[in-house]
Amino acid sequence: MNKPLYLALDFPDAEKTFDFLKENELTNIPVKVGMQLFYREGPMLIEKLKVEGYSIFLDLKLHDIPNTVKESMKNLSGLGVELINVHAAGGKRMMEAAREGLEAGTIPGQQRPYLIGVTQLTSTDETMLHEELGIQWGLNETIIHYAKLSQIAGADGVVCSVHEVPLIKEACGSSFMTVTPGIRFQSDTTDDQKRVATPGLARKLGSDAIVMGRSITRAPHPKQAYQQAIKEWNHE
Ligand SMILES: O=c1ccn([C@@H]2O[C@H](COP(=O)(O)O)[C@@H](O)[C@H]2O)c(=O)[nH]1
Repeated sequence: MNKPLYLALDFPDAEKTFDFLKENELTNIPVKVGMQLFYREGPMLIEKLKVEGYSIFLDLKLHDIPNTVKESMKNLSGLGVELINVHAAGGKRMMEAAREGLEAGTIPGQQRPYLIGVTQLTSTDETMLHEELGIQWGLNETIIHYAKLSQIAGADGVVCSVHEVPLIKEACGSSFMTVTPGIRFQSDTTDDQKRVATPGLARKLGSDAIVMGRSITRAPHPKQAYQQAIKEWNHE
């Protein structure tokens, strides 16, 4: 089976989102709903996407005290999304609570959403890590630490950049999922992303899923860009 490419639906509202998907005939594909769209449209949008056959990565990156995360995950779990995430920086107990909430909220007979810990955002580089976040470890060391912590806490995988995938697989095992945003075509601008890679490199380095937004949604021909990404990711 092909590994998923989650198309990041970073649009202002549901109308613009569905217009884009329909105009470009992007049906029954994996999509990622993030804060921008979810905060505007809420759970109804998830229901609507599911009815239309999309599988969903709900990218809300929860980060709060354990009890709040647990109770929030109970509510989100019932939405029936495929993946959901938290910031690993929230700590072991918070991630354990996230998993407990997901298990408690899963509707009997439905698959529990996979829990994914965000190691370090792909917009973070080594300088920012040291100078702004005050973390003195190297970037790779920090990311491996957060990946191991996520695994110990019961997460099913992590968000990281493509470049850290081999290290995480070595540290956490090949079945621990790596979900990688920061994906760009060779000729693209990187925008606010710092740790970027092409879909082809993601495949070579063993990512389990990639996330792609602006390189497709802002392309002159989004459908062609999507097909090109799928080709590089799965078949090149
Ligand atoms: O570390 C992270 C975690 C999440 N994201 C999200 O992925 C997409 C990427 O969009 P592009 O337009 O392809 O840059 C976006 O929704 C982010 O919120 C990430 O980029 N990095």
